[in-house]
Amino acid sequence: MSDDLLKQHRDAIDALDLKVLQCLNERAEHARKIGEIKGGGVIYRPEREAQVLRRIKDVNPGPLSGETVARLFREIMSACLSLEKPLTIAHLGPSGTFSESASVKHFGHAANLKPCVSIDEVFRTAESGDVDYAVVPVENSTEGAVGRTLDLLTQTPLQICGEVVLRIHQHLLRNTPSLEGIEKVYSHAQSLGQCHEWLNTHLPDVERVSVASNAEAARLAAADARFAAIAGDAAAERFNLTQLASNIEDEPNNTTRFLVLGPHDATSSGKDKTSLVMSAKNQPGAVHQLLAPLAERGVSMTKFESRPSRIGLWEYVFFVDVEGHSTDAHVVDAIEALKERAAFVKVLGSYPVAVL
Ligand SMILES: C=C(O[C@@H]1C=C(C(=O)O)C=C[C@H]1O)C(=O)O
Repeated sequence: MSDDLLKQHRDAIDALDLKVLQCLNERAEHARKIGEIKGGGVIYRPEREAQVLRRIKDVNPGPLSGETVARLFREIMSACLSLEKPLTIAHLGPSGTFSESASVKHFGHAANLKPCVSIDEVFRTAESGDVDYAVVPVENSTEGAVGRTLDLLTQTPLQICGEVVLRIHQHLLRNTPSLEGIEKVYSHAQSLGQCHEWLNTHLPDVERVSVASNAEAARLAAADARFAAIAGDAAAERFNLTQLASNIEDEPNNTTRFLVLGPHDATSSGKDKTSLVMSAKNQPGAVHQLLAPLAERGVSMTKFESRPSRIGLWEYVFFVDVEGHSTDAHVVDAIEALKERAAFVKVLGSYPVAVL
């Protein structure tokens, strides 16, 4: 390419950057005005954010991919919203956990993060109003449900207002670039479970020790060359560790789903889910009877999970996700019918299906 041609394209980029800059600030000005109209009411509108991202993906002509433009607009909205009011998000810490990555994926880099020591603490912090929203893991495609989150959901006054789906890549991390002489591998129990086969093949005789978080495992490995950790990119970067082996999760589509909790749920975005928890009366065929109203009204179930109720021995509560919003006529109808049949029903919230 000649120097002339290069200069022409760079001049074009310089001119476009000025336009992009002007558009960004005009957009931010509108967001600030919207903030004034909201007048201290609810600032964050998950349904509107989902609609903005879906539209950008739909109308995107390329060559940038839909995923890429959605990620960029995620950050633009995050910056615009912070002019209305910066948000604070509680998540399972310390910094470097997948919960932190999920929080940033959903709220963008302009949000302030508040790492908490346990899932209980995340709920407590959000319930006390110390933060605006919370992000908690709820299920992993390899390891299944996160029981503590489900238990706390049944009692909390918080509502689910969003979901985040995060691909989970696990790495073997150490502060020295060799696989020799590892005495212990630290990680969170869920992550050890996700890499079970890899560990059996590559480090069969090394003791596996579960700790409170992957970030804690990385911290221990950073402090002592006898130890390795299994954790993700964020923890590797934060503790400056070498990746001795990358993407060691047994299941290639290893994915964790997180819920966003807050003082309100979301209004309808046009493509939503509703989460419910209920218990069946203790009699034969009760679960079948309980779920029949959904099928009869054409409400699709996207998740069904049972969990001991913790009240009576061998009694269970059921976590059910359905397609649609709790204000959609057929969902309203189905919930009414469920309330007649179930011993207990709680609507945990309606929220947009994850876009990113
Ligand atoms: C600007 C608004 O406030 C926030 C920022 C948004 C944006 O930048 O597009 C969208 C929804 C809200 O979370 C709005 O409600 O429209």
